[in-house]
Amino acid sequence: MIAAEPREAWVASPGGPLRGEVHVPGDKSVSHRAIMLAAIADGTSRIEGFLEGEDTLATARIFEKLGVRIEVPGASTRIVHGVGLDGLQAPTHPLDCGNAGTGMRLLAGLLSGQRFDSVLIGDGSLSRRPMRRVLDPLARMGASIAAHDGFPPLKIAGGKSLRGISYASDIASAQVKSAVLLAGLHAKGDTEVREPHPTRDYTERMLRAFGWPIEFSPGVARLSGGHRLRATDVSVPADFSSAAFFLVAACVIPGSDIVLRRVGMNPRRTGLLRVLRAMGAHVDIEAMGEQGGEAVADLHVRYAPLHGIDVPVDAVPDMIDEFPALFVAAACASGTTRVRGAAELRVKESDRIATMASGLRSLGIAVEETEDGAAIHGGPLRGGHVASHGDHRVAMAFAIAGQVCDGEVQVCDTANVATSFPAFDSLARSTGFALRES
Ligand SMILES: O=C(O)C1=C[C@@H](OP(=O)(O)O)[C@@H](O)[C@H](O)C1
Ligand SMILES: C=C(OP(=O)(O)O)C(=O)O
Repeated sequence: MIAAEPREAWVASPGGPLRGEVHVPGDKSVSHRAIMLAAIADGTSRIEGFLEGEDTLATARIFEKLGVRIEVPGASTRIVHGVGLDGLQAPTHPLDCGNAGTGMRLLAGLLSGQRFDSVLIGDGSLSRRPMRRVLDPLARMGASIAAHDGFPPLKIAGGKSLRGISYASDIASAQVKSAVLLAGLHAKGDTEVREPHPTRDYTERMLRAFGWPIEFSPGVARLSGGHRLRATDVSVPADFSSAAFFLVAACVIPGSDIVLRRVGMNPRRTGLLRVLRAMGAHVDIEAMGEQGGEAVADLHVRYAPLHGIDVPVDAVPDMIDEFPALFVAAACASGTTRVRGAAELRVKESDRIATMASGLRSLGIAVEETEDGAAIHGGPLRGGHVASHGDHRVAMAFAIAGQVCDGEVQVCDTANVATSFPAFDSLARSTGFALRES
């Protein structure tokens, strides 16, 4: 395993233009799910392109604690010796999900139908994230999970017989949908999830790849209990959400011209591309293809002046992790960019509306916050200090802002970048960012 380098603070200074080819690491959502399904499948699965980030390493460690043997033949590769649907062993200690909302919420579903008790814990940030959204539907299925006022730790009582439900979620959340579907594997009868807006469908697609019968279309998924998962090999595409930082950086740093190679293009992930193009970005989608059942493409990005827009509300779930980067694009655009319908940003690793608004204000940008979004008035950026509040995506977004400021930007509290993108800073430097540790 690759240990995360401690990176506590950065100094970003005027840099670029960005040039060359960029290969970003594997998709975080797909990596979590690949470990989980391979662990409870019959047989041995090989995962290529696994994200060596702290979030997904935490998930892999949890399955080791549940008795699953996972070999690491090389970086980004895992060989998972599945134990079958009922083969997990009772853990002797609490299971630490680290910083990962995805890990904790999906595991809540997966573990609620086991015969043993388990406890899910997380770091300070994860301990402040709301879990009622998964606890409520899981309780309706017969699960017994205790939490403090809806927050972690989650104490899951084993030995419950779950029953399938038809659940209409009022939040567009792939984590909620996936928790219910994963509980549905151990439930009697049919489990159905309906969403107010379609979200990423990796759980559904991967269940099918592992041989579990499932019906799904955008916004609805249905399966029944009583089947088994068959081991299969998984090739994880590059993470669009990691590519997004280079995408935005090349759009806003004059003279930039880069190619992002073989990026995952699942349409439930690429809302930012749609929005940046509407803002005037110059992005060509080249060599569209497929990797491990997912669409992938090369993104050729050239600098172009951007203008503000009203971000369509229906694009929000398709770019939910890209708002920190979008806020920086909006700061660099002429005019005003308005974001609405994005209240979910307030319950991520940080309150991303508040952290981005206050960071941009300290760089001289006018931002008005609303409950579910913001109006960002583009303008010249000046150097200054920003706090990422331990949020990986906020830290990377301000590394971009620093490239186009008139002075240095100090970004504090950057260690959490290792949760999703461990080598971000060295890759960024190799394409032309001016970014150093402080
Ligand atoms: O299912 C997933 O892998 C994820 C779903 C999204 O969260 P929500 O389900 O809370 O929208 C996203 O923000 C997160 O980074 C990954
Ligand atoms: C919100 C995120 O992840 P998670 O919910 O898994 O912590 C993210 O990576 O931006």
